[in-house]
Amino acid sequence: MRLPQRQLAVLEAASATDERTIDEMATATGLKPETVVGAAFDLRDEGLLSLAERTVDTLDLTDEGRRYVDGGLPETRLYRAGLALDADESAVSMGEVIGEAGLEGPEVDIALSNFARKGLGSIDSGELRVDPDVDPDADPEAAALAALVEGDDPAADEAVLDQLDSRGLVDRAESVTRSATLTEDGVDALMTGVEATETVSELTPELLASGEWRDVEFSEYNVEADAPTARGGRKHVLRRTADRVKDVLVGMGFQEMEGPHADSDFWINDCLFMPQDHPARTHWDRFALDVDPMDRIPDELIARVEATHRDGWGVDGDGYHSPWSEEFAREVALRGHTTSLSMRYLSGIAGAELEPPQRYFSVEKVYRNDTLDPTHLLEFFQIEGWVMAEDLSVRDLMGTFEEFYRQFGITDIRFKPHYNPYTEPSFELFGEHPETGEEIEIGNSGVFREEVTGPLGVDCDVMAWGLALERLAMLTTGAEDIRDLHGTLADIDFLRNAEVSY
Ligand SMILES: N[C@@H](Cc1ccccc1)C(=O)O
Repeated sequence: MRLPQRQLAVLEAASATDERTIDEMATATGLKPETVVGAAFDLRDEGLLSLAERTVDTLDLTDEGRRYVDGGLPETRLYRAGLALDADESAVSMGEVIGEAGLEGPEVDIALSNFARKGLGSIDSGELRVDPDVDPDADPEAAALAALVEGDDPAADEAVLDQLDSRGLVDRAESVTRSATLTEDGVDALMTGVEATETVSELTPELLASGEWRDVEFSEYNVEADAPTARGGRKHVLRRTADRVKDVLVGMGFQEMEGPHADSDFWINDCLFMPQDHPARTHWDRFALDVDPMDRIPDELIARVEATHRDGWGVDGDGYHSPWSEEFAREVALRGHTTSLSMRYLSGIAGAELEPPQRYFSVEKVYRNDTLDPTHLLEFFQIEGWVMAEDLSVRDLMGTFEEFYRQFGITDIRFKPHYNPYTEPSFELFGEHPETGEEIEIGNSGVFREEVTGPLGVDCDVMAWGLALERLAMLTTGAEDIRDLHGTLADIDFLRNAEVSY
């Protein structure tokens, strides 16, 4: 019998009585493990070897995990600092607790989100309270980390290990070990004597010129051989979703809007008939900027918006009858929605043509002082849009959404009546999460009131919306936590592997 050199070497390294692993045979033959695997597969196909496969889980602490074994988990440090400041008795300012805990940089986010996830207390309006009934020494994640550092079995639930893995505190890997034993045919072959054939893995000009190619044996491609995973760069899931959104909207006849992230309250709120004492306009919710007030706002527009806030628009209108401050309107903050762009475009100052019909959109970042949780980020992307035309109805709005979401394979959106100071009627949109089955809010919409369009000089209907890009991505990728998508806690494995399903 003749076998290629490397197969013969592997055959000779195998035993009929002991299982030999690929690594053992690689050491014995001096071949690379991947070469041994390839040869072993071929020998198995010839019936000379039998191969057994075993999958083993390995679990290693990452540097971050190791740090927490010594210093404590950030959320536990936050909890203990809270206790030290009597936050079990009454709420304490978050800044103070963070300072007491000595948390810095990304650890602050990590502490806050895990504090909330584990129910160690509550965070509301910038203040923190700790739950006195929690036992900070009984944390299963901390216990598993401590066991691992000692080299012990963490003896933890699968859910705890998954959590440590998604926090990047452990490296979890599955490795496959293959081992071989000689079959009876293999033993027979060795006893009767096997000769080596020369195999050639590359067809060279010399082989061709000499005609030797006729006599040599070519090694085969082994598509099952283990190979390292090659990771090239790839576009972020969210960017791919945003690009797709733009394509879809452009396909539906929309043009793109652009404008400032930091804008005056005038464009962000006043144009939208949002009363100046609306809760969303307090310092809790907005990120105010300490910069000069915005001066380039048309005077006539300011006058019309002010009059509308005071007395309403049109003969039957009614305003808020409360003081309106031009100074406040000119203050600059990070926009909490991109409806500020819609206001700029509808007013005509952005240079857009105002004759109906018009369709505009943007996919841009907005900023809100929300509490981080699985469906909320402090910075996220809104898909803003509006259509200006004569005689629009709610049916047009619903039809637009149905068509838009259908492009992403989402055909079961639901509508619920809602209230916005600037639209009437208004409704929110919901979609069903493909993994959890939960209904999640994916957008807010309505037809702008005359109090909004009137002062801007628009005298036909305008229907408009703000949809959440991250929530759309949650529906299309199945991500269950918005923080896996972007931000300091993003899940790198998810970002590497997520497919955008359309
Ligand atoms: N600005 C709203 C979305 C919206 C835009 C335009 C009209 C109606 C609703 C939000 O952020 O939730």
